[in-house]
Amino acid sequence: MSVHIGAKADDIAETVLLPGDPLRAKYIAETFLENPFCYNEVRGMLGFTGTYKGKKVSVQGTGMGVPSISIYINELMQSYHVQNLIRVGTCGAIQKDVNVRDVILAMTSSTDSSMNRQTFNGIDYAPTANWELLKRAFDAGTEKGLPLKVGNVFTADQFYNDHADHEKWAQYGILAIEMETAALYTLAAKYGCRALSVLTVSDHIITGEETTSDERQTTFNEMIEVALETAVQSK
Ligand SMILES: O=P(O)(O)O[C@H]1O[C@H](CO)[C@@H](O)[C@H]1O
Ligand SMILES: O=c1cc[nH]c(=O)[nH]1
Repeated sequence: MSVHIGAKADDIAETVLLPGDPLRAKYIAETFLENPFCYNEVRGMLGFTGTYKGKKVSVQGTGMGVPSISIYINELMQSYHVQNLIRVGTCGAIQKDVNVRDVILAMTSSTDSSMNRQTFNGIDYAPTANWELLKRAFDAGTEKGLPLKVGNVFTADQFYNDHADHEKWAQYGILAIEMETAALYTLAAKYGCRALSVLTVSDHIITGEETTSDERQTTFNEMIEVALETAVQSK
């Protein structure tokens, strides 16, 4: 057990999917995993373990934002010795050629979070995806015929931010905004494990277009299948 995860040491797999929403964790476990069991209910941040195509896989809700996901990653690494962390999240697009329902593989993440400035004494650090996971996810998505986008996302500290300069971020190649990937990649580097964010575009910040709840379900399924196919091939 750790402070925020009430699981026994062997309850959690070496590969963990990480949705922000704990109810998405429940949905993934009940829809995609065989023989799932719930190992965590602390603070309602549900965690489940089951098998996918015979491989033990866990799925753990992280909550929203850098501080929340950082708690779960630190505890997964310190108390449960996880090897592969695969975020399955949503994001808001800011590029004209990135559309709602697209699936993004985050190669790297820029951020306005102060976490890395504190960690590296004000020096900028480039949080980066694990290449093997990125390659496997790209191959899995391409096989499914998905319109995958691969590139730089932005991990924002604020969901509602009147001062965000989305035009500038788009000019510099940022594909979409979300709230956790920079912390995921930085902490994965610290602990020497592999990490990848697979993101579904749930809305377009510039055009205001949104997915319906039915569309979200379908596109979430595509993202989850990409993540699970990546998980089964992981070491
Ligand atoms: O859908 P999830 O994984 O929660 O991800 C996105 O959605 C939340 C904001 O609504 C933030 O956590 C953001 O990163
Ligand atoms: O963080 C997020 C997630 C989805 N859409 C957004 O605009 N921001």
